Parts: sequence; structure tokens; C-alpha cells
Amino acid sequence: MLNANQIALHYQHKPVIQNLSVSIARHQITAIVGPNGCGKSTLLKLLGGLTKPSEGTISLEQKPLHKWRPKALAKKLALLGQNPQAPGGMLVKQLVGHGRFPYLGLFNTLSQHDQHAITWALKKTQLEELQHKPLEHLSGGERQRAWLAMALAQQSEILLLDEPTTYLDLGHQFQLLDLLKQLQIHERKTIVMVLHDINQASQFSDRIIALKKGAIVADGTPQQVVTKQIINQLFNIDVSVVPQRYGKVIKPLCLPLETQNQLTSNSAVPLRSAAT
Ligand SMILES: Nc1ncnc2c1ncn2[C@@H]1O[C@H](COP(=O)(O)OP(=O)(O)OP(=O)(O)O)[C@@H](O)[C@H]1O
Repeated sequence: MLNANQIALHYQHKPVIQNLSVSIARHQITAIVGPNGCGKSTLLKLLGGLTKPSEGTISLEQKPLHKWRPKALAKKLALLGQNPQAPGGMLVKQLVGHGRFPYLGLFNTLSQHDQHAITWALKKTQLEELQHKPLEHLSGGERQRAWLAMALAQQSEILLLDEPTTYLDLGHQFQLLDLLKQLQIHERKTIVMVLHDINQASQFSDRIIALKKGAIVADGTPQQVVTKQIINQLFNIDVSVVPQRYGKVIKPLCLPLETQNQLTSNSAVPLRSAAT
């Protein structure tokens, strides 16, 4: 449904995305992983129509992104970037209300349907009690959830999320990823997210796209991508990959092995002796 065909992007003559083709399948969760600076956020912005490729085309339902009217595109696709900013004094509920902009008419008044969508998004992100607080009075994790609520209120079929678990504690990270899984299953959402945590990508996504230096080095199921060789190629570290069962499915998890420093360190003391 969302296709990039041989796209490239240069910043000041430096290639950031190179000859990349990808097709995002409907109703799947796709994770984009790779080392810092490899082009993950850039690819997400390209897929969301926020940045135009220097070469190639990106189309949604066979229509090039630049030919979509902004409001029509926003009904199809919501993009939540890294570190989004809002004007000072904005309340949580107001921010979430901004997710309804593609649906507003001439007088910009929220309909009952818009209000329902806002209430639903606040509930899904467990922000009902914080809805009347200014954003700057929230913790980093609460603010992150408020931005996600705004994207959810947009009620688009596709959600493009850049590192949605940043600032969240472990419990909230898993709640959010679980919420995305529920949205995929029950609301038939298509989700593409940039994640740094390979194990979360493996556990929660159907497909992983691994990027390095602006090009795809692996693209497939977690079993196909989370391998010793590919993780080493991406991050230059040795890992052990262990299968972990989640209900009926088995997902690969990777554990970093000892580093050269740990292997050669004389000061390494077994934890048991250190405690005595
Ligand atoms: N607006 C810009 N102007 C110039 N260079 C840019 C711009 N945006 C990104 N870059 C460069 O493009 C490259 C890819 O950046 P991008 O943010 O896509 O990487 P990333 O894989 O998301 O990184 P990270 O994991 O650190 O968030 C980096 O080298 C970055 O410095």
C-alpha cells in the first residue's frame, strides 16, 4: 500500500538514503532498525511525505505522495517524529485535539465524533487524568504518550512512529508496544516504527527492515533478520541469539556477548565474591 521505489536522498551532497525500494504491507507491524545515523528517521519522514526524495518516488495506494491533498493524506497516515515540539501552555487535551485537524470543517469546531475520537485516544494512552494539564508539567514519558494520543486521535490507517518508546520506563514501553499490537489486531492498523531495541522489534513486529548507511541490508521476519551475522554486520558486536516463545510464536532474542575489555580485564571479580 505504501511503496518507495528506488528512492535516494542527499543532504549537502552526502547520500543519506541510497537506491532504496520498500513496500509496506497492510495491517503489519514493521520495525526499522540500524545504527545511529544510518537513515532510519529520514526513511520514516520520506514514507510520511514530510521529506521529498531527491530521486525515485513514494506512493500510497498507487498515487505519489506529493499528489495527495494534505488533509486526505493525514486521514490515511499519521507521522510521529522524534522530539516533537508544541507551543508553551498547551494542554494535553488540546494537543490530542490537534489530531482531528484533517476532519475539521470551515469553522474548525470539533464535532461529537471528534470528541469521541479524542476521549478514545486519551483512554488508550491512559491520559484521562492528565488531560487538563499543560504539556510542560508532564514527565518525559507522559508527554511521549500525549503525542502518541494525538497521532491516535488522527484515526489514520497507517501510523509511522519514530522511537515511540523513548522516555518510557520498561513497564510503559511494553504497555505502549502492546497497545500498538492491539491496534494492529483490533483496528487493523498498519504500523511502521523506528526502534533501537532489537529484542522489542523482534517481539512486537511481523517484519524488520535493517538499515546501514542508508541502504537496506536485511528485510524479513524477525527470525530472518535477528541473526548473529546480521546483528554483527549492523552494530559490530557479537551476540548470542536465543529463541523465546510468546504464546504460539517463537521470536529470536539477542544477548550481547562479552566485550574485549571484559575478556581481558584483570579487575573482573565474580559478583558473588564482590558482595561478600
Ligand atoms: N536536515 C538535515 N540536514 C543535514 N543532514 C541531516 C539532516 N537530517 C539528517 N541528517 C543526517 O542524515 C543522516 C541520517 O540521519 P537520521 O536522523 O535519519 O538517522 P537515524 O538512523 O534515525 O539516527 P539515530 O538512530 O541516531 O536517531 C545523519 O548523518 C544525519 O546527520
